[in-house]
Amino acid sequence: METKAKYVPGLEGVIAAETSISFLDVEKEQIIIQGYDLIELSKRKDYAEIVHLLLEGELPTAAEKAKLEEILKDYYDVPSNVMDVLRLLPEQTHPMDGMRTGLSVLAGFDEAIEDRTLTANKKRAYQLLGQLPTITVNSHRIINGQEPVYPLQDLSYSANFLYMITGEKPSELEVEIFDRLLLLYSEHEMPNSTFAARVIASTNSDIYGALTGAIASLKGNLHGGANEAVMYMLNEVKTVSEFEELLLKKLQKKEKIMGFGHRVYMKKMDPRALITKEALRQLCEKDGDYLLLEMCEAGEKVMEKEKGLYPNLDYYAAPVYWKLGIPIPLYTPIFFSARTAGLAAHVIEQHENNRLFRPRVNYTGARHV
Ligand SMILES: CC(=O)SCCNC(=O)CCNC(=O)[C@H](O)C(C)(C)COP(=O)(O)OP(=O)(O)OC[C@H]1O[C@@H](n2cnc3c(N)ncnc32)[C@H](O)[C@@H]1OP(=O)(O)O
Ligand SMILES: O=C([O-])CC(=O)C(=O)O
Repeated sequence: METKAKYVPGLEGVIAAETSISFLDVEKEQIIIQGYDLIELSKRKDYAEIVHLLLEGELPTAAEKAKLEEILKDYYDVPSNVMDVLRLLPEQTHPMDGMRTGLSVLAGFDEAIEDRTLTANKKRAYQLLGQLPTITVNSHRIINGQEPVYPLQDLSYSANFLYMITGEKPSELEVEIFDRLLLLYSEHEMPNSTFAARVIASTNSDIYGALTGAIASLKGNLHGGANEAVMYMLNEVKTVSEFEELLLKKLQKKEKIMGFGHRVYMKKMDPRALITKEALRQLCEKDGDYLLLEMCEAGEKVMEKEKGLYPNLDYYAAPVYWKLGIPIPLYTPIFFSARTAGLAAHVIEQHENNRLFRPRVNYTGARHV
């Protein structure tokens, strides 16, 4: 009789890779990105600098940062075929599916697609980062019958992204907050989507396929899809007490409350959520309307008392997006766009030091032979 190896459902705590990209140090409450704490970085650096850190392994000098911003702008153009394909999708298509389709189309335009060298992979990573805001925004617009929008070269990366979403030139505070969200979403060790991307890359498949798989993973509401679900839940009610009642009712029905809990930070608040909560406060101060903050804070108390659970990044990110005037179906696509920096770094690392992922199973079926 064969002895069965220990099976851990959901691979909780299982080490799936060795990486120098990032690590969640739960005890020290630090999200280590290439040696730096993401939360500290969020206070003094911007998204472009984190992109450089993730893909080049170090923070950029001022000149390197300026060059990176130029490179991203040089890659803004998206083949018109991508827009043509998006036009074929039925109107009920979720933008995450539009984006998955759009990104996958790009593979066909890469004339060196079989080149897995570091230089070729990095070039693709920057190209995808340049193109993704346009694909993200238009996956929502085109499917909704609107004309596509294109980037404005005279704005910064984040300002342009937000401008394309809302159609209005954003204020300095709005850009700063949106950029901080991109930074916080940029990388997070080994979530399901990163694992999915690395598994795909480990067959020597290309970055387009790996990232397309990661979009599918990120769409689910146990992962990236939670930010949209949080906003729909907040919009179900109009007052703080109605929100408290809604949460209690859901808990009674054994429903999961979106935006709470985390595989790694189960008994602590996600450190990123503290930053997004602060961003929400800043936006409330600006428009004088504190209702969403008060609702979310009341929800936090209910969940701590009833379940001992704490907010993850998506809980406060959702109302921040709302206050920035971003349509709800774009919340998860924006998460993916931001995460492209981290995902690309992981795909490159996998290609640079690859061994095929191929685990085994404990068979529980019948045996007739
Ligand atoms: C940026 C991100 O992607 S962060 C994740 C975003 N996802 C969400 O917010 C979805 C809601 N949260 C969840 O579903 C979970 O907390 C996850 C998926 C994030 C983590 O899941 P796991 O580590 O597998 O924990 P699991 O689902 O087994 O939960 C453990 C216990 O806590 C409970 N629990 C966990 N999260 C929640 C929640 N949000 N609401 C209510 N109960 C919860 C479970 O019901 C379970 O209770 P039980 O032992 O009595 O059955
Ligand atoms: O780490 C995870 O499992 C999910 C998460 O918070 C992220 O991807 O940012």
